[in-house]
Amino acid sequence: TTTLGFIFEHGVIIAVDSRATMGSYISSQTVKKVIEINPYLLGTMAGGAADCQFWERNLGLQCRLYELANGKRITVRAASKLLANTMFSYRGMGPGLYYVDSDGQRTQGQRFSVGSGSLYAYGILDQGYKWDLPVEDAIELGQRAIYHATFRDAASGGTASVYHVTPNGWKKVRGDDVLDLHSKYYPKPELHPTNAV
Ligand SMILES: C#CCCCC(=O)N[C@@H](Cc1ccccc1)C(=O)N[C@@H](CC(C)C)B(O)O
Repeated sequence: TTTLGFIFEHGVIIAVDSRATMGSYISSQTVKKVIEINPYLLGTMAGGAADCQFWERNLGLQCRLYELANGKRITVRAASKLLANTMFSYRGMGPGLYYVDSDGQRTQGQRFSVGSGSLYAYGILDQGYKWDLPVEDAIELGQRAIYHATFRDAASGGTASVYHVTPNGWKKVRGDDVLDLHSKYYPKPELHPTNAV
């Protein structure tokens, strides 16, 4: 898996691939690794498929209960704390932009990438990131980072999906098969001078 998120002047970009593997077997190319918790909250998934899906759906339930109990939407910070508390309670067993790990460690940050392909995604993300990127360029950066990770990491692939989150909520802005992106992003083999005609 390769997932990423970064915060910039015009909001937050979230991008993921859609491949599930069992060893070298590709068990799915159509996994939704972004969970749409509510119109303003997204979570991404990497690691055990069942655990990710179960605990992020559980988080969605907790967020809905918060809204019913308090009559207002939960903040990203508070939602991340709910997930961190859940993870922490199992510690030692698995815009705000927060990274929550399976020990209940919670980190607020500007850019994260998680999953087996994250090292490749960081290469593109760190090289291309600027706080004041125009929205189109930021979307392109998210898509390109996922594409390159799916090219190098056998456990990432399928569809590269990109979401843009603003104070008015999230919007899915890209969903392309990474094979189509290959012809867009993979450097064209330069004609070697000796065989250029
Ligand atoms: C479909 C199906 C079966 C999925 C099995 C399954 O959880 N695969 C895992 C890899 C893994 C993890 C721990 C134990 C074994 C196998 C997987 O593909 N994780 C991807 C994200 C999830 C949300 C799809 B990614 O992190 O690579």
